[in-house]
Amino acid sequence: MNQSLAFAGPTPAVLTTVPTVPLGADLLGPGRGLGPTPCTSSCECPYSDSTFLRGVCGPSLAIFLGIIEMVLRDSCDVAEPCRRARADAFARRGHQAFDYIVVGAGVAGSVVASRLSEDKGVSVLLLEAGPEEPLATLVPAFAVKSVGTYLDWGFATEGEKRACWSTGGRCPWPRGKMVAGTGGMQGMMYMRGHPVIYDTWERQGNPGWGYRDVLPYFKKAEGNREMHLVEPGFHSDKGPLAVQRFPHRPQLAEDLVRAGNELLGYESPPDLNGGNQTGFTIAQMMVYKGLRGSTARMYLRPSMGRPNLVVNTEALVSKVVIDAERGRATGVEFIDKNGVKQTVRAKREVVVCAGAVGSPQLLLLSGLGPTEELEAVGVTPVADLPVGRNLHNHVAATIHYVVDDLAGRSVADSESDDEDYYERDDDEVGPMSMAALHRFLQRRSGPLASTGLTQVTAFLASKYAENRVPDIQIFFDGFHAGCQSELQPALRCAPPNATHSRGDFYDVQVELDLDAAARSAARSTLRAHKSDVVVEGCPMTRRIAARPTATRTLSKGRLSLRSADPRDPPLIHGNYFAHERDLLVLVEGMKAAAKLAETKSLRKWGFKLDETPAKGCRHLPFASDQYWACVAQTHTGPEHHQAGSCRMGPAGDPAAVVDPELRVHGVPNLRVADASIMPIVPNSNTIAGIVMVAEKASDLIRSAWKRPSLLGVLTG
Ligand SMILES: Cc1cc2nc3c(=O)[nH]c(=O)nc-3n(C[C@H](O)[C@H](O)[C@H](O)COP(=O)(O)OP(=O)(O)OC[C@H]3O[C@@H](n4cnc5c(N)ncnc54)[C@H](O)[C@@H]3O)c2cc1C
Repeated sequence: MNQSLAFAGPTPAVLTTVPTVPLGADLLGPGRGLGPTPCTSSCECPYSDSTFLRGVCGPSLAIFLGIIEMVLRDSCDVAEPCRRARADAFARRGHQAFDYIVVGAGVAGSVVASRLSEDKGVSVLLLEAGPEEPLATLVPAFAVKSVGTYLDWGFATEGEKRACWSTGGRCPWPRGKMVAGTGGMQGMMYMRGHPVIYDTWERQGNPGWGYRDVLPYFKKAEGNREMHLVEPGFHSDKGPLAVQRFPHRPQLAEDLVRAGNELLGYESPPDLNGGNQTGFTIAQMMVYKGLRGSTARMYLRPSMGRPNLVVNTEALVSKVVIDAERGRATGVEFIDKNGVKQTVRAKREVVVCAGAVGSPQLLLLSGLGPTEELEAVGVTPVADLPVGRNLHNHVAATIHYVVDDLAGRSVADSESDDEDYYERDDDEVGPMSMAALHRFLQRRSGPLASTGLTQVTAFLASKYAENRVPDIQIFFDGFHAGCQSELQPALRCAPPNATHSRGDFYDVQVELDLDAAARSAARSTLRAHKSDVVVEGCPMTRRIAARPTATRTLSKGRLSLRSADPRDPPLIHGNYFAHERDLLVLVEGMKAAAKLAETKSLRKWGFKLDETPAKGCRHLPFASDQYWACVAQTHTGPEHHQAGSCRMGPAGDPAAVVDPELRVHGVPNLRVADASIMPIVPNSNTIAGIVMVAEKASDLIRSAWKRPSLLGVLTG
């Protein structure tokens, strides 16, 4: 026990235990457990994590973040090493043909591979370009910390004329390259979007995709742990995808929801995944036992013991092999982790789940796409299809506020009325502190078990919204585990003579048994991150943000090949604000978010718009429509809800790539199942909808192979 950071028993006010931990690559020895769950025999499996966290905040936090990675790696219940995929799984298996090959172990692919392998009589190969889901991605507070690391494909749009001016017309599009996919680097919010979206899919020639048809698939996936909070009839507690609120939130989160209710005249927030999608709420998240509940963790890993499922990582699929004469896919080619090209045969189907960027890129590399475009880069065309053409996304902009940190907290604490909630913020504990780590390890709670204000969201209908269907979603940022402090002494406060840290955290909490030099280095690096430092005599202000987002965008982008090399990123044109209405809606969203500063509920926080003019827009009157439009176009939030690039539609629809059973038109045993098939992106976060697509796709595939009349067609 004294060799580990296993904190059993009551939490001391501060960590005074002095665990003996040598600093180095192996901070903890193998098999040492954490928290209440003892190590199981799963720790016997060799496992090496893909680390990234220690590098994301620079040297000042490297030791703290490195400790977290090391501690997690040796926590068996977090790591689950015996249920993890390997890069050599395919070679070890030694056979070259599978009934199904699924490309991409992201949000959708993890679901599809898991569901298809439920049938013991079929074999399934899942190929993923990235490594296994790294452990630090499971900690909610580090939800998006892998963005910009080697776990991110690092795509960017180019040639934006009306957006991302501050970055030269290039908008970053982070996408996850790991098991879990972008699902391993996202904010975990569970939102489905308005029923009207799915009814529109159906009206556009896709029978079986109306809301009444897809609701059973949302429910099949959902394992809601808080059924008492949601509207009857819309939810289920039986599915694999755990859905619940984080076990921790900052007090300001509740006040933001109150402020929203005040603006809208609501008594309490509705279930935004139920009948009324308008309002502010603390969202339910995809989280399980305090850790990210990615589809890789909730679907794939529980299936890893199946002998008929092989998951091969670090395998970049370079082509779907199509027998043009027989008009069917016969397998795929992939480049393994050693750079060796391999071919594997699909006896039944290839299912492409490589995401809104990866799926169209792979289809294009396989000769499926606009003929002229393919010929221009030297790819032999197989079928002329509008691949990459309906690419679209939400678009956002950020507005900042300042709040009086301590004043708001003390009032909010005495007024909190949500009995339901497990644990409210404790103003002594910042997320980047040993106290927070301690609480997380011991109880899977505290600020590391949440994303701060990011768990608050709102849906609003602007004056442009058709039938009052919300066209704006607002996200919030603040109280999160940032690399830099959000706190600063209030303006006009006299320069301080003295500082101390609240609870003297950094002095007493780095009590690891390091040698003197290492301890001193650890202390000074932790102290350098001053998120909890109070400046004597100065009120502290905190900068937080809202990100209003236009969600029913009309602008369409385009994706094409840069070259025939599968390692080259594709050419992406987001084409933001090509349709003027998207900008008008976004400006309405920014104005609505600005109104929060006028509410009674936030007055106690001294909640004010930060009136520092945005760079590039200083020439415009602050808070005018022109000013907000300038902010949106200069500092565009390109959002992460890409969809539509392999659009679903009936035969004869010139915009369609796949049919309503998700088969590529003209290639019946090749399907696409992910965000790219969506004719219109949901007006919300996308994962719930993508999981629904993956669940339905799995059912479509399984039932197709049960229909004897189709077997002949599909097997050729
Ligand atoms: C910062 C951020 C925050 C977000 N927050 C939320 C949120 O809170 N809630 C929400 O619902 N959504 C959120 N999203 C959006 C959501 O994560 C994506 O919409 C979703 O993950 C897309 O799922 P997918 O299955 O279509 O693709 P992905 O999850 O991206 O999966 C595609 C997989 O295919 C692999 N792949 C691609 N090409 C190949 C190839 N050629 N060979 C082998 N493998 C390949 C990729 O490596 C990846 O693993 C967020 C996204 C980001 C970036």
